[in-house]
Amino acid sequence: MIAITGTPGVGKTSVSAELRSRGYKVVDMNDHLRKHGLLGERDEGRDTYNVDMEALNDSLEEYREEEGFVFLDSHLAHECDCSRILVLRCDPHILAKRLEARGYSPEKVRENVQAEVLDVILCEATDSDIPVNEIDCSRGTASEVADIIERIIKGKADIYRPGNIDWSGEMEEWF
Ligand SMILES: Nc1ncnc2c1ncn2[C@@H]1O[C@H](COP(=O)(O)OP(=O)(O)O)[C@@H](O)[C@H]1O
Repeated sequence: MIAITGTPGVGKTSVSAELRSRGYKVVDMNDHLRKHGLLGERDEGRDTYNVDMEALNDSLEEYREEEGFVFLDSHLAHECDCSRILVLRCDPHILAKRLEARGYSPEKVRENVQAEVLDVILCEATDSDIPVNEIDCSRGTASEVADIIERIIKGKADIYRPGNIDWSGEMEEWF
């Protein structure tokens, strides 16, 4: 299983839809959590739910036995036992516009953009010993991001090693 993770708004859902259209199995984590009765109380800040990770990992066993690649779409995905973690990134200004368009309050936009500037999810993902790749989704289309993901799963992962994306220059604007 391969995790597709990243700050809300970076493009996980869009690239997951593109991967599905190419015939890949992509598990929508919220649907999976609902189906298995694993949705805990809502975490407004991260626009997600608190989840019992042990129970979640057990419930994902069915996908680990599947042939071929199975992707997990969610910013929780990097906390699941995966074989690879793909962290999608987005330029803070572009991310802010996307989250505003989604109707997030200014505080929630700022909170999520700050997490992106601080590499929060990348740091969480690289905490484990699971291979991590980082993809800048700021300007490419979802199809171009899916092309990159296909290159990574076909063995060209080195080009997208973590650490090449740095938004620290935006620190002043968002903190
Ligand atoms: N590669 C992209 N290029 C332009 N806009 C994008 C791209 N990926 C996503 N978007 C737009 O950004 C917003 C957030 O994308 P979404 O896939 O829902 O992000 P996430 O699932 O990470 O929260 C949506 O309005 C979507 O249309």
